[in-house]
Amino acid sequence: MRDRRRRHRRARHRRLAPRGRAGRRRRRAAGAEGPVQVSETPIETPMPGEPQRCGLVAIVGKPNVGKSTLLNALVGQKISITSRKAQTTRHRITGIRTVGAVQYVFVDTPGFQTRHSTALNRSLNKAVLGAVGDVDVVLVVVEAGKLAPADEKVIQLLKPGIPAVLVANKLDQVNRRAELAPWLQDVQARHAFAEYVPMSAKNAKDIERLFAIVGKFLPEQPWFYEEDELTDRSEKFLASETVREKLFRLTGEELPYTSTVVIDKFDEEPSPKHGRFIRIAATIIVERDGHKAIVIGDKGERLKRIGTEARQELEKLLGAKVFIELWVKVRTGWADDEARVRSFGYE
Ligand SMILES: Nc1nc2c(ncn2[C@@H]2O[C@H](COP(=O)(O)OP(=O)(O)OP(=O)(O)O)[C@@H](O)[C@H]2O)c(=O)[nH]1
Repeated sequence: MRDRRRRHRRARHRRLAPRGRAGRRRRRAAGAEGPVQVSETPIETPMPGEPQRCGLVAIVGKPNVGKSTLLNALVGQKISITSRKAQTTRHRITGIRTVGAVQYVFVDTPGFQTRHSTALNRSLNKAVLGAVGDVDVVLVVVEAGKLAPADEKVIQLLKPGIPAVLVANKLDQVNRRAELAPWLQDVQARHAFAEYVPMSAKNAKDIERLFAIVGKFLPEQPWFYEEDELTDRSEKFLASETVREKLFRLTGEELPYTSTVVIDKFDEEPSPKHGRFIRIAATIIVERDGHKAIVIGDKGERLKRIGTEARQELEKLLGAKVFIELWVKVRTGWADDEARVRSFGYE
């Protein structure tokens, strides 16, 4: 036990500049941002003598099938933003969960784009391709009872030799359960997945079952992360994701997905009163003047609400007093401009 703790302490020191194969895989999968521990979740202790297992799990699927909802349920904490609007996930995000002796390192991916070839969409697709080629198991998320051409395109990306599990999500929305069996048989006839799991990302029992299924595919090796770490994304990244989620939630269908958030300032200041005090300045980038008006809302009401909701959520997430200043800027055609896409943080 003491040995394991010592190893973990060493791992903690390595976290900022991990070396070796594990570190390389981790960096490739996660992007090069600083680590963060965002909250405490109850962790099951491993059985004595049980060897540690650990591996990367990619979550892929066309937009809006519930990938981010699934990741958040698996990690037990909101790491990836979710909304009713398709294409809200722009980055590969790792969520980490240690259950018993098994550590799952989840890689979330953007919805694979098949329709438009903008610089933004090319960057999103590159992230998907990178994710499926370098993991221990891939979860392919589709909506239960549906296998659209866009789903087939995602399935075509799978690499031979890497096991893939079909997650038929949103089972709760299937009215006629009897029709699901023939659908599953049809899918089985067409695609050789290692497992077929009809489930709902919103059902805790299904999530538990998925852990057991996925765990079988992870190799015996020491954990990559501390047992209570949930993500290795930086707090700055979580701040931009939180503002972006509030932006999409509060603007609904009015705002196109080519709107983004750039964090201009993320400063932690000493505060005897609050412990941690974080000052954030963020810019919401939109394509047109009309979109800017939508974001700002009547007398600035909407922008104020986006800021308030983001602040409240970040205060809980970061365990700090947070002050947020929001700006809105128009940058026409940014999603078509490779340099701009890169400057806003996409690879
Ligand atoms: N009824 C039901 N709704 C779900 C389930 N899983 C996800 N959803 C909903 O489906 C919508 C899309 O979920 P997301 O998790 O944002 O989907 P995504 O695949 O990450 O979407 P992109 O970011 O566009 O790729 C949200 O409104 C979720 O609440 C489920 O099991 N049942």
